[in-house]
Amino acid sequence: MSDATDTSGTGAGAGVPAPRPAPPSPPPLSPPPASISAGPRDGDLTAELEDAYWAVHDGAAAQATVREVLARLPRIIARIGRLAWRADRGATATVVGCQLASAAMSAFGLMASVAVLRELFAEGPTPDRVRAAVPQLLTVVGFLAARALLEAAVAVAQARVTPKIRTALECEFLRLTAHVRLEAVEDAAWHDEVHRANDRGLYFARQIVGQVVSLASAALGILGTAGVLGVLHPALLPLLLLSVLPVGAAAVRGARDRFRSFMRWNALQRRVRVFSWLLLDVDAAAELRSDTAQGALLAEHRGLTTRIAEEDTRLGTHSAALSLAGRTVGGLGTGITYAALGAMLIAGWLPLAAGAGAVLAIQAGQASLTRLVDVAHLVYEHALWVDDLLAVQEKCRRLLPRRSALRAPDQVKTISLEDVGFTYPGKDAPALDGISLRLHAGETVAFVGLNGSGKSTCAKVLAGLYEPQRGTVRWDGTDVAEMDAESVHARVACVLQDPLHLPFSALANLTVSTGTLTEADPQRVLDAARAAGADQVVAALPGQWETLLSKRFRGGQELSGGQWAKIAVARGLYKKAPLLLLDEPTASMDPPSEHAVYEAVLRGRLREDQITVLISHRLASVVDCDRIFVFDRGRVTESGSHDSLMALGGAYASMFTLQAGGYRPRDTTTGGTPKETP
Ligand SMILES: Nc1ncnc2c1ncn2[C@@H]1O[C@H](COP(=O)(O)OP(=O)(O)OP(=O)(O)O)[C@@H](O)[C@H]1O
Repeated sequence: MSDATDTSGTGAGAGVPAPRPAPPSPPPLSPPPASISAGPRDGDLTAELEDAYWAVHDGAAAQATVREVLARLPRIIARIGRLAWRADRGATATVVGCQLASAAMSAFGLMASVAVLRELFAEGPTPDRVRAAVPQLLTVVGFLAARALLEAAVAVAQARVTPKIRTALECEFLRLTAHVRLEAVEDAAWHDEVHRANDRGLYFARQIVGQVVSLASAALGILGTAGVLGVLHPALLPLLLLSVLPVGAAAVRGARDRFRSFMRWNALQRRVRVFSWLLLDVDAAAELRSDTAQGALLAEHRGLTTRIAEEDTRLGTHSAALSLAGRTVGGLGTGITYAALGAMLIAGWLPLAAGAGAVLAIQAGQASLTRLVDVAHLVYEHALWVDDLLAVQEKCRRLLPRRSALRAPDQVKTISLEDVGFTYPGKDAPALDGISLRLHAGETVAFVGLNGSGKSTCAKVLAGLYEPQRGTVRWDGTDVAEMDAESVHARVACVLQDPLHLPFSALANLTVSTGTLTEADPQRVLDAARAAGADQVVAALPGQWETLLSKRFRGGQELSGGQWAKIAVARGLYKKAPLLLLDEPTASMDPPSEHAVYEAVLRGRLREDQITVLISHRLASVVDCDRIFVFDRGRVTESGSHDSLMALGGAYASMFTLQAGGYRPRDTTTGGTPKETP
C-alpha cells in the first residue's frame, strides 16, 4: 500500500488517482404515496414482535398448564433465593428460618385447636369442659403469638433484602448495557429488549421477592394443614385439593392471557411514549409550533392510546369471565368436600371433635391454597419478566467488546486501514467498501465527501467502535482486533457533531473524556479549553467551572449549540489521545470560533504526535490539512493535499469550486452572479 494512500498517488503531494471501478449507483427514486403512515401500526408492531426475541417467552407462557406452573415454581424460588443470598445472606437466612418456624407454629396451633375442641366435645358438665380446655387454649394463643413475631421478623428481613436485589440487578444491568458494542445498541430489536428489561424486569424483580415469600408461606401453610388433616384422616386430603384446584386453573389461564396482551400493549406503549416525548420535549417545541404539527401528533397519540384502552378493556372483561368460571367450579368442589366430610361423620369414621377440627383445617388449607394459587400465577408471570431481564443481561455479556491482555499503546506511529469493509446490520449496501489508508503520527487529515458517503462510519471504525466485517485496522502493524477493545477506546478521542450535553458541571463535562467526573488536571483543562475557545464560554458562566450545565436542575445554565460544541471540542482535546476524531465539530459555531478551533486543531495541538482526523463539509477549513481523503459511496476515490486535488480536477476540486463560488463578490453587471476568479 502506498503511504500516501490507497488511491492517489504521490505521497502527500499531487494526487493522481488509480483507476477504480465506479461505485454502484442507487436505484432511481419513485414518487412517494399520497397518504402517509406516521409510523408502524399495531399490526406491524405485533408482527415484528413475533419474529423477535419475545417468541421464546410467548411459547412458555402461552402453553402453561397448572402442572407446568407448579413444576416451574421450585426453579423460580431457587433462582430468587440465589439472588437474595448474593444480595444479603443474613437477611435471606432470617427469611427462610423464620418462615419455616412460622409454618410450624401454624401447624402446632391447629393441632392445639383440635385438642381444645376435643376437651369441649368431651363428656361432662360445660364449666368443667371449658376449664379443661383452658391450658390448650393458652397453648393456641402462644403458638399464634410466636407466629406473629416470626412473621414480623420475615417482613423486616425481606425489607432489607428486596432493595438490595433490585439495586444489584439494576447496577449490573446498566453496567452491561452501557458497555455492549455500538452496533448492537443501534439494532432496533435491542431497544425493545432493553426497555422491557428496564421497565418491567427491574420492576418485577422488586415485586417478586415479596411474592416468593408469600408463595413459600402459603406452600408451607398447606403442608402444615395437610399434615394435620393426614393425622385426623388421610381421606380428607384429596377433598381439600378438589375444592381449590379449579380456581388455580382459571388463574393460570388469566395470567397467560395477561402476559400475551401485555406484549401487544408494550409495543403500543413504546410508540405512545415517542409521541408524548415529542409533545413534551423542550428541544422539539419550536419546530412543532412553527410547523403547526401538534394536531397531527396529538391525533396519532390519541389513536394509539385508544387502542391501548381497548386492549385493557378486552383483557379486564376476559379476566372477569375466567375468574367467575373458576369460582363456580371451585364452589362446587367445596360443596362436595363438605358433603363428603358429613358422610364420614355419619359413617362414624371420625369423632365429632376431629370432624370440627377438620373443618377448621380445611378452611385454613383452602385459604392457604387459594393464596398459593393467586401468588403462584403472579410469580409465574413476573418470573418471566425477571427471566427476561436475566436473559438480556446474559445477551449483553455476549455482546461486550472483546477483552484481551494486549492493550492499545499510548503512542502510535502509524494507523492503517487495509481493504476495510463494513455493512450496518440489516443493510444490503456496505457503508464502507474496501477502504485502505494510512495515517501517521503528527499529521492532520480530512475526510470529505457527500452525505452518506461513509466518512463517519470510517471514523467509527478507526475509533474501534465498529468492527469491520472485512479487512484490517492496524496500529503500528498490530491488528486492532487482537487488542482489548476498551483500551482502544481509551486512546481515541471522538468529537461528534451532536455532542452529549451532560448535566454535570462545566469541569466534569471535560474530564468525563478521561473516564472521571471527580478528578481534573487543572493546567490540561485550561489548555484544552483555550484551544477549543471554550475558556470564554466557561468564564461567562456564573459559577465558572463549577456551573451545572443543565436548565433541568436548579441554578443550572443552558448553553447555545455553538457553546456546547466548544465544550465538546475541549473535552476531546483534554483526553490527549494518540488519535483525535472530529466529526463536523464546528457545524454550529460562529465563523471566528470555527476558525479558532481549526487553528487549534491544525497548529495549536496539545499533543505533537497526535493523529487528527477532521470530517467537514466546509472545505475551506480542510485546505491546510496534510492530506484530504474524498469519500464516495463507501470508497475513497481521491486523496492528497488540497493543491494536488485541485490540480487533479476531480470531485474535490468541483466541490471546492462550488463552495468557493458562494464567497466570491457579486457582479452587479451580470445580475448578481459571482465574478469568475482569474
Ligand atoms: N447507525 C446506522 N445504521 C444503519 N445505517 C447507517 C447508520 N449510520 C450510517 N448508516 C448508513 O451508512 C452510510 C454511510 O453513512 P455515514 O454516516 O458514514 O456517512 P457520512 O459520509 O458521514 O454522511 P454525512 O456527511 O451525512 O454525515 C449511509 O448510507 C447511511 O445511511
